[in-house]
Amino acid sequence: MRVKICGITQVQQGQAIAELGATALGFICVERSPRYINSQQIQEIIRVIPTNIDLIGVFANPSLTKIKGVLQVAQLTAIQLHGDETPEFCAQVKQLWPHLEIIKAFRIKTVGSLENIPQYVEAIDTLLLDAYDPQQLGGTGKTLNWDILATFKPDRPWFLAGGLNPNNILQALDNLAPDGIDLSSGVERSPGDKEIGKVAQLFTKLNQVHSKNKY
Ligand SMILES: O=C(O)c1ccccc1NCC(=O)[C@H](O)[C@H](O)COP(=O)(O)O
Repeated sequence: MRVKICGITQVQQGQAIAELGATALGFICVERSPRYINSQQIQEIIRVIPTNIDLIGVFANPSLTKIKGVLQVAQLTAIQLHGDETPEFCAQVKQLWPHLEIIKAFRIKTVGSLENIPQYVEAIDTLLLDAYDPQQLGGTGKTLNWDILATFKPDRPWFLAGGLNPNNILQALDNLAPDGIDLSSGVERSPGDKEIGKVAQLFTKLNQVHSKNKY
């Protein structure tokens, strides 16, 4: 299972989190987020990360020029679109950067929030399901209603996000079988400052599932 730790802002924390077992690191390219870092800062972190780790730039309603500017400096392997991007916009991004993984995030409020997803699957590689918040786009620490996802079987691999932490991760994986999990505020001291002890606790929990052959 893929494990993405999002909102990395510091070189040493990125390195430590990759060593603990994260398969993907996320970098917030959304300027109004407290976890925002610029493309030079992202590249400083990427420089010391092993090449088998996925490096995901998180954008919300970006222009193509904005994405291009970041990609010119930071060697990302994936683009996460976390705003209200249309399927057509996602397809444009995929066409321009076919070698990158395109992840489309959906903020799930009700079962109706899942209805739009089929329109996107042709244009993207991976889905990410996050909690809805009226004020913030992501990194909210809110858990989405997992019952809504009980019968969710999309045509693309998917990440479960939203309020996951070392205390609730096993319950989440008992209820659902995502292809990956994504955590941010559940493993940090304050926005953008990851708590390595909490990340270690997360992997201890995940290894318990692994030893029962469930992950
Ligand atoms: O994390 C942010 O600050 C953020 C800001 C704007 C758009 C997206 C953002 N985060 C996206 C993520 O992928 C987070 O990991 C995801 O929302 C889960 O966060 P959390 O509930 O804190 O685990």
